[in-house]
Formats: sequence, structure tokens, C-alpha cells
Amino acid sequence: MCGILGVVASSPVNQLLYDGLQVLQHRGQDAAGIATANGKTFHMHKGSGLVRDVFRTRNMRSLSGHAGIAHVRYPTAGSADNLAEAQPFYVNSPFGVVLAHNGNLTNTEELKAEMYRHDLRHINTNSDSEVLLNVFAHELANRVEGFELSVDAVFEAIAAVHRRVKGAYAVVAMIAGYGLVAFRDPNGIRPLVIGTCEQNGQTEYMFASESVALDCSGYSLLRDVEPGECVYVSFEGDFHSKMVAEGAQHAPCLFEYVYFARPDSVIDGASVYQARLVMGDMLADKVRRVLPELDIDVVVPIPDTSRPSALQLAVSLNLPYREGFIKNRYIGRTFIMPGQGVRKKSVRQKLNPVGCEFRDRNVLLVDDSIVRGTTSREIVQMARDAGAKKVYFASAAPAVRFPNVYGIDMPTRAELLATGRSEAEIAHEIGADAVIYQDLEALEEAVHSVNPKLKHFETSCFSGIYVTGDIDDAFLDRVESARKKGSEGPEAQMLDLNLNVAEQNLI
Ligand SMILES: O=P(O)(O)OC[C@H]1O[C@H](OP(=O)(O)OP(=O)(O)O)[C@H](O)[C@@H]1O
Ligand SMILES: NC(=O)CC[C@H](N)C(=O)O
Ligand SMILES: [Mg+2]
Repeated sequence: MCGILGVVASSPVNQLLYDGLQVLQHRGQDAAGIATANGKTFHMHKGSGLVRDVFRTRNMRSLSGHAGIAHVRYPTAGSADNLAEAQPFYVNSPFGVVLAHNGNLTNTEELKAEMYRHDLRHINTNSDSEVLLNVFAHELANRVEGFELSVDAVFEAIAAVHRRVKGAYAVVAMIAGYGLVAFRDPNGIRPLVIGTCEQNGQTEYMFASESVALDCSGYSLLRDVEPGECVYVSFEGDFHSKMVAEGAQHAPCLFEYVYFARPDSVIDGASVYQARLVMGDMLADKVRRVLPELDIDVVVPIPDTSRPSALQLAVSLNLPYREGFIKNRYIGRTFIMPGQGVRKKSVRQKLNPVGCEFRDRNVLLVDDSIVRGTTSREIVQMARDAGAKKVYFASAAPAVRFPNVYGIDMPTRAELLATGRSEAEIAHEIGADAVIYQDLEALEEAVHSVNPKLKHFETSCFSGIYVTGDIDDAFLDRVESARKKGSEGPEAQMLDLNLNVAEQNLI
């Protein structure tokens, strides 16, 4: 899950973008980049690592201009350590276009072949985002009259992008000399909000993956970019928008509410914090049903993300809530780290038990989700080592049994703890006395209750139902066999998919 930002302002935006990226750091820890527009010139700097490590003063100075886009990366295509896949991406025709993308395309291989054969465009990395940029640039070039670009041409180009591209994409892009474009896929799987701020007698616009970036930058949340909508803000600050996708149907990703987004963000009109509180209430109901004897002395959250749900669960069950694990504030999020080895090591570095909360007690550990089981396995053992009598483990999300193909690195069924296992087997696997999962209907209801307008969700990792309608067993099998062949990380998968394209379409 990456984080994206875009801004059209009336004064330099380099610091604004840097500060905004720091607030979105939880969405991607592998690489960061900023591109600014100054007249018809783009300035860009990107690198591997955290935001604070990528930008030096000299880099910041070179990022001049009153408009810009920015990105923090959590790779789901290509590889984690390939700097060439850090974003934004740049292409020089037409006009010069830069683009930053959150999500994952599901027809990358077909598009890549089309690019090569019909559009005569070269794609130089394994990133789906570079493909997306080139589709946009090609469709834009087809609509340029003389040397002028009209707003309608931008809208038509994005309409054509929606016809060609499948999967999840929330995007900010800039066209040199013209303006900033923001759009979201027709299902609105990935989030994108618009904020405004009055400065120097002008309305400034900011686009961000999460509203928290607006709050911290002094912008007010205006609304979300609608699924299938295209928003265009000229560098002079003129705002235009149009619904350009056919058959858009809103189905935001449920996992944003479970794990990815910061709790202080509002996504698609639903407060993530409130949704997590309701998840806690609903999970408490489930715990009551599964453990009617309720032989629990204390509720302990697994920091950070599960805290609001765990707190509300404890309130609902009338049980003490205790911070039994202390989190090292200098270690990042474990789940989005590349490589199982580093993820496993990081759990122990990140979380340490407070002995007195476990000794001779029956504890209910609460996490937002169990994916690979990296965290839960280690945590249950730590609780036992600290002297717990019984260890129950509750998850505010249902069992994750299916790969995610829309921008979360859960590519194979084999690496998901819950695939092919009953709840008793999962409990055995992580060493817990029992595991209690939220029901999917309850999770959907939790988010729906916070914004009743949200009726459908992207639930594939729990349900196996893929909203874009183009994912079948053959697709998943291909991803899985690519992953099996290679080492860990999305790299092997994408390399293999590209080979498939070469075999099927090009040679
Ligand atoms: O079953 P797993 O594969 O371990 O994945 C699930 C865990 O990973 C995440 O924590 P993470 O450390 O990434 O971030 P957090 O501090 O925001 O909870 C999530 O909150 C779970 O704790
Ligand atoms: N998680 C994401 O949004 C990833 C964006 C893009 N697919 C990449 O791998 O760089
Ligand atoms: Mg966690």
C-alpha cells in the first residue's frame, strides 16, 4: 500500500510535500520520491528508504515550484530494492508527464505487450505503475490538437485509461506546463481525498491517500475523489472534475479500515478510528459466543493498529484493558517490510512483554488481523514465556485466506496462515488456546455503520471474491507458481509474469 500526495499551491511546495509524506509513512517504508513543477520544468528526487533518509537539504532546495506530487512505496510489483521502481515515474512525451500510483494493476502483462506492439512504448522496469503512466501518456498524446491540451482531452484520456487498465489505482500525475490530474479506479479500491486551503487570495488544492495528510498540512477535507472520477487542477489553480468511467461502483478496500490507514483518517466518509471501535464491539460479541465462560483476566492489544478495537472490546466485555506489550517506537511496521526473515526478527525487536500483566493470568490478545502469522506466533510465545496461564487470540478481521491482487503483498495462499486450516488448527499453529475471528458480515457492518452510504466493499482476501471480475484460479495459480520458483518478494512473481508475456505475445 503506497501513499500518494499532490498539491497545486501559490507558494513553494517542497516542504509541504515532505511533511505530508512523513504523515503517510505508515503506507510505505521502502522508497520515497517527490516531483515538483516549476514552469515547464519538472524537478525530481527519489530514493530507497524512509522519507527522512531520502531527502537531504540539497535535494529539497532543488525541488522548486508551486505544484508537485509525492510517493511513499510499499512494493507489490517489481522488487523492493530496485531504485528504478521508486516513484514518481517520468515520461517525456507528450509535454512531459510524472505520475505516482497507489494500488496494483491486474492486467499489467497484457498492457505491457500492447505497449510494445501497438503503442511503440518501452517499459524499462517491472513496475505496473510505469505501465500505467505510459498508457496515460499514450492516450493523452492521441488527444493533443496541435500543441494545445484541453481539459476535455485530459478527461477523455483518463476515460480511455479506465477502458484499458484493470485493477486498483489511485493516481496523481502532472502534465508539464498544464496542471495536476487525480483519478481513482472505477471501484474506488484505494483511497484518495481532496483538501483545500485559502492562501494569498487563491484556493490551493491538495490530494492525499489519507485525510490525515491534509490535517497536518493545514488543508481542510473537501471530499473524496469519486471512483471513476477525474479531477484536473491547472497550475493556475482552476479546478475541473468529471465522472469519466462507465459503470463505476464503489467498493473500497476493507483492509484499509482494518490495518492500513491511520486511525485519525477519514476514508470515503468513514472515520477509520470509529470503524475500529465498532469492530471491537462486534468482536466482543463473537468472543462472548465462542467463550461463554469468559475465563479472561485481562485484554491486551498488539500495538499499534489493534489498539482502538482492543480497547472497545475490553469495555464491551467489562474486562481490564492493559498495555502488556511495549512497542519500540523506532521500529516500523512489520507487515509491510520486505522478506519474512526481517519481518520475523522485527517482531521481537518491536514488541516486548510487561511481565506482571501475564503472570498467572488468562489473557485475551487482540490484533487487527492475522495474515502470515508472523506476529501472532511470536506474541503468543512471549505471553507464555512471561507466565500466562491461558492465551486466547482474537482478530478484528476475519481469517485471511485468499491472495490480494490490489496493492497488498499477500500473493500466495500457501503463505497465509489461515489457508486450508480450521480455527482449531490455526490456534494450534500459533500456540494459542483458542483463536477467535471476526465474521466478515460483522466487519462490513462495522464500516457501513460509520458511513451508511458504503454498501459494497473489496473483501477478496477474506472472501475470495474479486471486484474487478478478472481474477480467476488461473491468474492466482500463475502468481503462485512464479512466487514458488523465485525467492521471496514480488520480484520473482513479476519477472515470471513478464516472461509469460514474452512467450505468449511477443516472440
Ligand atoms: O500475521 P502477520 O503476517 O504478522 O500480519 C499481521 C500483523 O502485521 C501488522 O502489524 P505491523 O507490525 O505491520 O503494524 P502496526 O504496528 O501498525 O500494528 C498487523 O497489525 C498485525 O499485527
Ligand atoms: N502498494 C502499492 O500501492 C504499490 C504500487 C505499485 N504497484 C508498486 O509496486 O510500486
Ligand atoms: Mg500490528
